[in-house]
Amino acid sequence: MNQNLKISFIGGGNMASALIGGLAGTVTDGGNIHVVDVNPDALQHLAQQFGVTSSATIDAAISASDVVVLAVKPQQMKQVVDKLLPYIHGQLVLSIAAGIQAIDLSRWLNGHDAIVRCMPNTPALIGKGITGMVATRGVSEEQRAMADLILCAVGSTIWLDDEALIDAVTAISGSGPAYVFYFIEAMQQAAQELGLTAQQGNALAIATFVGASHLAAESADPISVLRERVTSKGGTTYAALNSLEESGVKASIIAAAKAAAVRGKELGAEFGRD
Ligand SMILES: NC(=O)C1=CN([C@@H]2O[C@H](COP(=O)(O)OP(=O)(O)OC[C@H]3O[C@@H](n4cnc5c(N)ncnc54)[C@H](O)[C@@H]3O)[C@@H](O)[C@H]2O)C=CC1
Ligand SMILES: O=C(O)[C@@H]1CCC=N1
Repeated sequence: MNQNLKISFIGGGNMASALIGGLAGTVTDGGNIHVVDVNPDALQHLAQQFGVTSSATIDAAISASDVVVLAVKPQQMKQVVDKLLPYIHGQLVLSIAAGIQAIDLSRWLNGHDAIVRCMPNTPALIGKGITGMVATRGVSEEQRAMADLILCAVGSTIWLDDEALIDAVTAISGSGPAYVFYFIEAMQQAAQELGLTAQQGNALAIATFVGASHLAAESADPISVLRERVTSKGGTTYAALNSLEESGVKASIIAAAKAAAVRGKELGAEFGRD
């Protein structure tokens, strides 16, 4: 644990809470984490659970931080960063917001160029997140290592060279947990329509996802080979996969991910201007 690493969060909602849960007491002491949020309930919860300090408005605690994490919605980013400006000198600014580009954050911060953009995901809550990250030119090696340390506290990281690919990461792993939950919900509904109880359907659907995901992660074989091993010719899986193909499910999933990437770009254009 780096006893001295001081981290501020602007926004203490879902993702910030997940990150703070991984950081407090492991990467740094909870007392070294400061959270700014307009919602007093969010602050109270974080203070009680992790011992963070907090304030309802951006204040001098930000100046004393090594890292400032921007964890508000893209829609709020401009007004938040405007208020942040007087408190930013050399700190690393780490944004987790979808869409908002580093060039816009830098412009709002008078040319500040120590910015890391990242896209985490909600499995971070249980230490199993994955985060895509990209650094601007002004990020020092030490700051890059700090950013990696912060996101590694809640899972694994992938560094990108091209910021434009953050929209692709958002489409696959940032939004991805929702696609998985959607599929699990469909499996639960199918289980009930086939006569199983809700509890039985829940257990079967989730264990199947967990088991298949672990198998996919641990196997040296391509995913297509794992799929083929389940699929006996003329058998039950064959019937199911034929139905999925006929309904265009794979094409729909690809289209859905592309829609998320497009929305990321739109958010950047809509809320990143001036
Ligand atoms: N939820 C997710 O799965 C992921 C979210 N993100 C990004 O993380 C960011 C935050 O998302 P969530 O945590 O899901 O949202 P959230 O709504 O749970 O948290 C946002 C927090 O910001 C606070 N806030 C609003 N205006 C503020 C202001 N002016 N000053 C200080 N605090 C303010 C709100 O009270 C709220 O607690 C977004 O930009 C999103 O794109 C990134 C990856 C995954
Ligand atoms: O839906 C969103 O905009 C955010 C970004 C990735 C996951 N949630």
